[in-house]
Amino acid sequence: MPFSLYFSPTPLITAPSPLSKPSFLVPYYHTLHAPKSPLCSSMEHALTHQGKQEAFDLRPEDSQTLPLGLRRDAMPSHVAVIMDGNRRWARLRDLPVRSGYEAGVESLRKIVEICCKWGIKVLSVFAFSSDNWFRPKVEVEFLMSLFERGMQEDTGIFFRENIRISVIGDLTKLPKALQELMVNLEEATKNNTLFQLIVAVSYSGHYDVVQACQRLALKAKCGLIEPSDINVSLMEQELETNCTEFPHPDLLIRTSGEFRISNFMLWQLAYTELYFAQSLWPDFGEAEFLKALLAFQQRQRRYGV
Ligand SMILES: CC(C)=CCC/C(C)=C/CC/C(C)=C/COP(=O)(O)OP(=O)(O)O
Repeated sequence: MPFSLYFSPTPLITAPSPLSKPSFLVPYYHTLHAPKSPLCSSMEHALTHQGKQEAFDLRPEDSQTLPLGLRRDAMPSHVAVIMDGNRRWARLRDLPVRSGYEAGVESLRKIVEICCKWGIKVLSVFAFSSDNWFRPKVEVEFLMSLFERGMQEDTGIFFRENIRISVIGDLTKLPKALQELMVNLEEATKNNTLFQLIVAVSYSGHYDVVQACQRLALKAKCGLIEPSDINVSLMEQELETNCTEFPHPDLLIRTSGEFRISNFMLWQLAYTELYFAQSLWPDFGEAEFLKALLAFQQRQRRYGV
């Protein structure tokens, strides 16, 4: 499997916190968010010295060639995905639930590889919702371990393929080691430019809008803005998707035949084209993705005009 790459990030803390909030907000900011952990610069060092293993199969000629019928000039910049149906996939095969999630990770890897080949700039995936905390403890723990493993195993790929990783959501609820791994990975890959993978963990659209409002209220309280200054642009600066140049998904795909958006990126999806696939997420491969993109390219986007 080309993506398999083991990397054990032993944190060697050498740089100051990458927390980039204005200093005037720091006392308040810490009441809203866990402090970001320091950048592990040893990670960057280790990554630049492990270039021998195979990355995924991304050849220069692939990035020039698109499947028949798919137009480069109409490619969505940002695709969002609700990766639904992992447990059903496992149950249908009499497998334990964890096998469904593991198969889901493989599917995600394939889709990331395709995005890089076909020139999609950003992929956002709903990996764990705020409501998923209410799932059985053993399942939640398994998912946390899967995030940890996935991020560690693929760290080298992200570097070699110039992939930026961003994580959005209420990370304060995650195990400390996972928080640190995520923040370090975000920091270490922040200058990568080919493609950005946004992983939504402990995330919901409600959470995102509420945390943005809290930040704006804080700024108003500090006298930095007037309540009447608040507009769409100021809101968007505070949403967690401020981590990307393309905050509004052009296309949302939900797998498994459900027709809901389930509290994912509520603000950001305002003008997004929706596509619902019957396949369960672990079965969603290149052919299905192509179908979704071709359907997207048939749509006329009017933005209410
Ligand atoms: C490293 C990384 C980002 C990993 C992502 C792993 C992954 C595929 C997570 C999906 C989690 C999830 C709660 C999916 C919803 O479908 P469900 O499993 O609840 O399916 P069901 O609708 O059949 O119950």
